[in-house]
Amino acid sequence: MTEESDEFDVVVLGAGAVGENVADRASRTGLSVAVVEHALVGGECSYWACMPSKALLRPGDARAAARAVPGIGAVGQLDVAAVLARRDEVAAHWDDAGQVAWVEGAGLTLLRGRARFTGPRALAVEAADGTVRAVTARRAVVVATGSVAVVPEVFAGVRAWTSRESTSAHRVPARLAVVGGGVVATELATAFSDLGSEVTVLVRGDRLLASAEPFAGEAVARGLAAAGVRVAFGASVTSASRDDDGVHLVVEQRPVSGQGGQGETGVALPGRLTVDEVLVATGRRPATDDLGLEVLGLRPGDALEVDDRLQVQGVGGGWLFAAGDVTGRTATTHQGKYDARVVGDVLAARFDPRPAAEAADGAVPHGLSRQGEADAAPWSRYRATADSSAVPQVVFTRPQVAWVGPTAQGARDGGTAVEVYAYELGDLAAASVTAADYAGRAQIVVDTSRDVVVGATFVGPDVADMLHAATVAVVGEVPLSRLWHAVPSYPTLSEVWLRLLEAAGR
Ligand SMILES: Cc1cc2nc3c(=O)[nH]c(=O)nc-3n(C[C@H](O)[C@H](O)[C@H](O)COP(=O)(O)OP(=O)(O)OC[C@H]3O[C@@H](n4cnc5c(N)ncnc54)[C@H](O)[C@@H]3O)c2cc1C
Ligand SMILES: NC(=O)c1ccc[n+]([C@@H]2O[C@H](COP(=O)([O-])OP(=O)(O)OC[C@H]3O[C@@H](n4cnc5c(N)ncnc54)[C@H](O)[C@@H]3O)[C@@H](O)[C@H]2O)c1
Repeated sequence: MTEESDEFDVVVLGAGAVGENVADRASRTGLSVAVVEHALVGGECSYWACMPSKALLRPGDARAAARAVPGIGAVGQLDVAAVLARRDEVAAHWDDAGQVAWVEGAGLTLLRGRARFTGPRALAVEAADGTVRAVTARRAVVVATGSVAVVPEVFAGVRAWTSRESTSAHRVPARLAVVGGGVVATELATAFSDLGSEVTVLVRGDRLLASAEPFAGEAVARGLAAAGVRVAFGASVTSASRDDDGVHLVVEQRPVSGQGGQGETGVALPGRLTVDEVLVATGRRPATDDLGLEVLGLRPGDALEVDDRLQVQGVGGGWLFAAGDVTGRTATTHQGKYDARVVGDVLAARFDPRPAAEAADGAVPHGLSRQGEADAAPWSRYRATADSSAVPQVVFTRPQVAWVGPTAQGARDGGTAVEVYAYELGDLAAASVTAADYAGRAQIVVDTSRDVVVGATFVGPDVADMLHAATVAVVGEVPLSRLWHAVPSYPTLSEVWLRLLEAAGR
């Protein structure tokens, strides 16, 4: 039963990192903005994804770094209880009071409840107590409802862990199976191995991190093997059951062509495996099942396909937008927030509620301009141009993997003629002072017709922070002849840029 009704200029569905950013940006010219959230304000990243997973990984990283430097005395075991307690703090004890205060401080209206479309620009928001509130958006609705873990049918009856249960776990299973070979699988296998679990990773394919350069997955496979993690390639779970002894998995393993280090590091499994928990890390799907999308002529469960303004395709009237994981276009917080800034600026400029004279160029907050939005071209603040050419990703495994832009093969498949230049990070002066046996690799993919870097990959300890220089080079389309004048400091790992440019003939 509808008890209340409300109208706002803009309504944002989902108060994850992306929804929060959309709402904040959209409100900058004075539009009234409501954010609807049925769980915790802050979303997946704050409580069950980026933040707690990185809190679980950091102690092992620090320990490995200390162990790699001669002269530091014995480095002990992790204090598991303390690590979990620190993780709890990083996840704000799953209490969103701090983020609610931010939302309110930003002048946004928070509506607690689950939102569903009842028509164009019309929503029903159902609160936990069953109260339903009709909410209308005068100008636009932005869907930022994120994604949920995919759990294959075979695991339906065993109370399998997803990333949520593992990042919020309060005990460490003695034996853990991890299904999948992507980012979640490799990061959480690393974390639970650090915490003392005996970890077996079951990879259906023949490589880890299939969307990265092959040498990255090979290095991570070697790192996991060195940490005592068993990685089984070509391994599929055909049945799963749980009893008092744990979870019993029947695993079929086909021979896979040995891919360099991965072929050497992979293990053969007996057909059965018993573990205390199984973590299913087999990807995510957009959270659109229960949004009432059918009333808009869209199919529930599908990703919301958007253009570079983040406007949803297939719905007329120019009022429906989407950003973040729900679009299937981005799968990281940083790229989702980039899209959030774009759509927020589009809405703030396009629907600027102030009189036209006041809203003329130069007289508007933050340089937003109605005309600027109308005339926007690629690379303007109103177009998410980087999504198709310069998406950065860091995987916090040991070694870390960081890349931006396409792989060499991806660039070639896209029709770009490229040359590839690589350098072993261990040969840098900085490597010898960083650790006794520092090992890693950097590679750039150069578009030979334009003489610019279109992709870069870094693998090694602490390479995460090296990525942004590459992202700047890719986005800026800086010619190698000009990059040559960007002098990296000595002795830092960034000196790899000098070596890569030398390899490219400078
Ligand atoms: C284990 C793990 C680790 C990760 N680590 C990283 C990392 O280190 N760095 C990184 O950049 N990315 C990381 N990611 C990816 C990152 O978490 C996501 O890209 C990001 O959370 C997406 O943000 P979002 O706002 O689109 O969605 P979400 O964070 O999922 O937010 C969506 C919100 O919408 C709400 N909602 C859904 N439906 C409704 C409805 N009908 N009504 C009201 N509210 C609704 C949900 O409750 C949720 O709060 C990780 C992901 C996982 C799984
Ligand atoms: N550091 C980060 O930025 C970070 C960390 C974690 C997650 N994420 C994001 O979250 C997203 C989801 O991560 P993910 O690892 O769940 O997905 P993913 O798509 O990266 O990997 C899924 C893995 O599961 C395998 N798989 C798929 N279906 C399977 C099945 N039925 N049986 C066995 N294996 C199967 C795939 O082959 C792949 O190896 C990623 O796209 C990533 O961008 C980011």
